Amino acid sequence: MSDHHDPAPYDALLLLSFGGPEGPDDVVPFLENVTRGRGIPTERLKEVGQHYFLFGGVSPINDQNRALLDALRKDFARAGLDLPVHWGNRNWAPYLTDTLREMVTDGRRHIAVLTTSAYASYSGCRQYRENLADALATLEAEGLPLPRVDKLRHYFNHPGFVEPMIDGVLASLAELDESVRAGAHLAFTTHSIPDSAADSSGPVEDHGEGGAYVKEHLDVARVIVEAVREATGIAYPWRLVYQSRSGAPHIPWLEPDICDHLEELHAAGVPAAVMVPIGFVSDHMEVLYDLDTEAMAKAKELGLPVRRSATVGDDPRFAAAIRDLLLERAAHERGTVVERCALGALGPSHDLCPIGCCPARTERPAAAGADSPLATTD
Ligand SMILES: CC1=C(CCC(=O)O)c2cc3nc(cc4[nH]c(cc5[nH]c(cc1n2)c(C)c5CCC(=O)O)c(CCC(=O)O)c4C)C(CCC(=O)O)=C3C
Ligand SMILES: [Fe+2]
Repeated sequence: MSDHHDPAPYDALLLLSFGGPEGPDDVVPFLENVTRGRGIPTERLKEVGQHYFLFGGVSPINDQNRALLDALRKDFARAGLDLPVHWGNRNWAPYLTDTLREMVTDGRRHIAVLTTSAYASYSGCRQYRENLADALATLEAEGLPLPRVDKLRHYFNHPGFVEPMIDGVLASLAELDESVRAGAHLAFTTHSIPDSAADSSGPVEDHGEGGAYVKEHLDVARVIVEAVREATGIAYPWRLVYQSRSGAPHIPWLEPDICDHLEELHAAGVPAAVMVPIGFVSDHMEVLYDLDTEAMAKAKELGLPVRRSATVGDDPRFAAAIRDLLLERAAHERGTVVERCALGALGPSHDLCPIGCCPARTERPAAAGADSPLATTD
């Protein structure tokens, strides 16, 4: 980790997230926000609405972000880093535009942005950059001064993100009955996305064969498998599988689905499995419903012992990793050569998304990338 403690040129950190409903009345308007112009079938929307109603219409994601904000502020205070931390969302209050307006009115002019999405993909990266561009355009129309916004690099392979997940896998394995533990499989899961979105994820040179999205997940899975082997002496068999498929059925999305995978494991005589949701930063609805409810029901029906390992959430190591990413980028912006922490084979991700990275279906302005003029002006 970098031992610099100077956040300059940054004068604030913005935690940028997805947002979620906070009660039954919020569910439909939230889903309308999420799916505006995205072509999701009505049937799928009704089904996803039911997932939220099953939990009182409350998404866990907002409280998880509040907990992460708390962890960040504590971590910054402990490290002697005096930098305000703000929070804004794409799809629900506090909305990104409102937060950014507040920050600018408070005099913030050089903002580091951390998204709650660890990997490259349109949904996890460029769409947030488009949201930033939209918010900046609104502020500009209101006659407010425009801050510079820099998005911190993807952190899927940062030790502060991966190490808590390794502990989580070891804890889940320990919970399995000894009679099945050594024969268990690890099922690494992430959000399915359309094959076309996967293939075009990340910089152009990574396009094809699942793109950076799949490569990055495979790299994290390999790091975890190796760490678990070192800790237990067992090289657990594993596979990267998917969940939370949306969209029209005739459009190919990444497969296999976790539930089909559990069926296959069971049919092959595998005695147990641990689901490892490496694609998710906290236990949001996809984890609570698609894994803990739906996949667990499938496991029960099969009689297959299955555990779901913990996401990173507000682990202090994750908060420290975010501080590290911020100080690393700050030093780089000041022209200092810095060490960039990364586990696995891929190395640290880029600071600035190159042109053509995770393209949208319909091109729109995006901030904080090589294709954004605002990324390079003060
Ligand atoms: C890659 C990825 C992440 C991971 C990266 C990240 O973490 O950001 C993510 C996160 C999230 N997705 C979320 C919720 C939803 N995503 C939807 C729809 C979609 N997601 C997609 C992809 C992703 N999504 C895609 C390709 C679609 C199809 C429509 C489109 O192309 O845009 C829909 C519409 C209904 C449905 O079809 O499921 C909902 C309600 C929530 C909040 C959960 C909570 O409330 O706790 C979170 C964190
Ligand atoms: Fe999603």
